[in-house]
Amino acid sequence: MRNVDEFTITHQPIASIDLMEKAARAFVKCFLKTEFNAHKRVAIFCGKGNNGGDGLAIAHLLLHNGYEHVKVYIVNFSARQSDDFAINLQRIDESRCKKVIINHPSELKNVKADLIIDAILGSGLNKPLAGDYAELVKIINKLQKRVYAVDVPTGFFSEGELSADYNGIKAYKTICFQRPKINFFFPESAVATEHHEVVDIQLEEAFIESLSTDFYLTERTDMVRLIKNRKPFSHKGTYGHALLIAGNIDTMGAALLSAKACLYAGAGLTTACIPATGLTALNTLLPEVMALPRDEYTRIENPAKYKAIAIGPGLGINSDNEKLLESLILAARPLVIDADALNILGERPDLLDILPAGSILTPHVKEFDRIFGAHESWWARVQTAIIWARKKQVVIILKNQFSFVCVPNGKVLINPTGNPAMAQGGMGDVLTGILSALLAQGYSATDSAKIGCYIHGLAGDYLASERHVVTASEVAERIPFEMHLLSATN
Ligand SMILES: NC(=O)C1=CN([C@@H]2O[C@H](COP(=O)(O)OP(=O)(O)OC[C@H]3O[C@@H](n4cnc5c(N)ncnc54)[C@H](O)[C@@H]3O)[C@@H](O)[C@H]2O)[C@@H](O)CC1
Ligand SMILES: Nc1ncnc2c1ncn2[C@@H]1O[C@H](COP(=O)(O)OP(=O)(O)O)[C@@H](O)[C@H]1O
Repeated sequence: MRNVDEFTITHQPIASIDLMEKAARAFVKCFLKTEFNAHKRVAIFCGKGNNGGDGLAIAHLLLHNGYEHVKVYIVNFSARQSDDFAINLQRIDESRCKKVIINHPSELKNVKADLIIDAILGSGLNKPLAGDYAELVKIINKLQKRVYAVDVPTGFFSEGELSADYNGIKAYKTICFQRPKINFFFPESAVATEHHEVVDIQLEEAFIESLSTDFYLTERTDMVRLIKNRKPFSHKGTYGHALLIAGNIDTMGAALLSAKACLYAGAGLTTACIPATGLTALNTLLPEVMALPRDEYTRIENPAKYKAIAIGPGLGINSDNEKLLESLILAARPLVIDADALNILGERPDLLDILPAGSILTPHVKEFDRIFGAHESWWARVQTAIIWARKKQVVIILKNQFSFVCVPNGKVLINPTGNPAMAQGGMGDVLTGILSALLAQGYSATDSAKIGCYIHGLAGDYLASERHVVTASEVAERIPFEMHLLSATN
């Protein structure tokens, strides 16, 4: 981002101090959407770099917007200060804003504030917090006030491995500039910020896009570009035949959910390979789906007749299922591998080694660690997934609130849709069904994963806008509506 700042300042007719002002305006606009009670007392902690400079500009703007009690605390732990911080400090000195200088954490007493704005250190953080900074942050956290962080919570690294013992600011919300920080998408960030919102400060977009990165945020515009309309004169054969090998006596629901999602996401034909005990349920609930009773099979006859094959949801782990998975892998057919099929892979590294290229693996964190070994952090997991996706030319979807889609060319596509109302059993089975339907319709493994994760989360977001929890069945049923809305615009 610093390079982008410099580029913007050099190539746009804008001085760095004006860019800071823009950032402060964008912050305040976002802040005022939820904090509109101007009687609240606001304490703004400012370091002496540009993050602190933003804090000072924000103080100015809040006073201008009618906030009556704004006090800035200048964190004076370093002799160095940025030029723009100095300019904004002078403006504060010439204004009616109250100012306190803190030379040592022990000087911070009697903070009377309803809200805190953290502008101590931002993206310039270059080492973990220690000494006076760590002490001050501890005191601020103990105040237990609602904290809004400017760009990044003080002490939080925007990129790279996050330490398990975070000692930075614990923010309620971070309002960050132009792009989210990659680490906001990892569960470990929850301790640093409950929410984050990105505000546009009109940095050079073309330049940002030209910077090389391995991380890409999937966007709605990608969906509009990728999702194809149903063609005139098309028929069930046009949209492919998907086979789902799933379900067991006690987990037949997983097979039904996958099959339902496959149907609703548009496969031309769907066959569920399930134990015979599930046939009545399947025929009753999903009469459109064909059945292949699994009891007598340890291999699939003619796998080439299916355009997509998924294996795993509610499958159960036994030697027959292991043989079935092995035979499909040996047949070198790209597969969607989920749940118990992933657990079998965890026991059979020899099969992992010969995974068919073009397959999609959909592990949640525990399945991932069973296959690839225990990891200390999500950052480390993503690094492992990048290596394996490239090595085996497969797609690995590391599932979570923000799923990381690691694709064969080494890139990581971060999925922004989805929400905690979706945290309920069966949700992954639905994703597997969607992925199978997309592969059956001819989308590549990468596009299927990208589209599948996005519409799965989008359906969940639509449903969660009016309720506390959403069920996997409802997500499946919502999929065709989301696909219609996205494809109608292309
Ligand atoms: N495009 C952008 O991202 C923009 C960024 N701006 C602001 O500029 C900030 C970055 O400013 P700076 O680069 O001045 O950096 P910071 O203000 O984050 O940090 C300044 C100083 O802190 C020191 N420091 C780093 N880690 C430390 C530690 N653990 N203990 C003690 N000192 C430490 C650094 O050596 C540096 O001198 C952003 O976070 C944002 O708030 C905005 O003003 C304008 C646009
Ligand atoms: N908090 C959340 N926010 C967004 N998506 C979620 C959340 N919790 C779960 N999901 C999604 O639900 C799915 C859960 O998958 P998984 O754990 O395999 O479920 P199951 O095995 O019960 O079917 C994943 O796609 C995941 O991204």
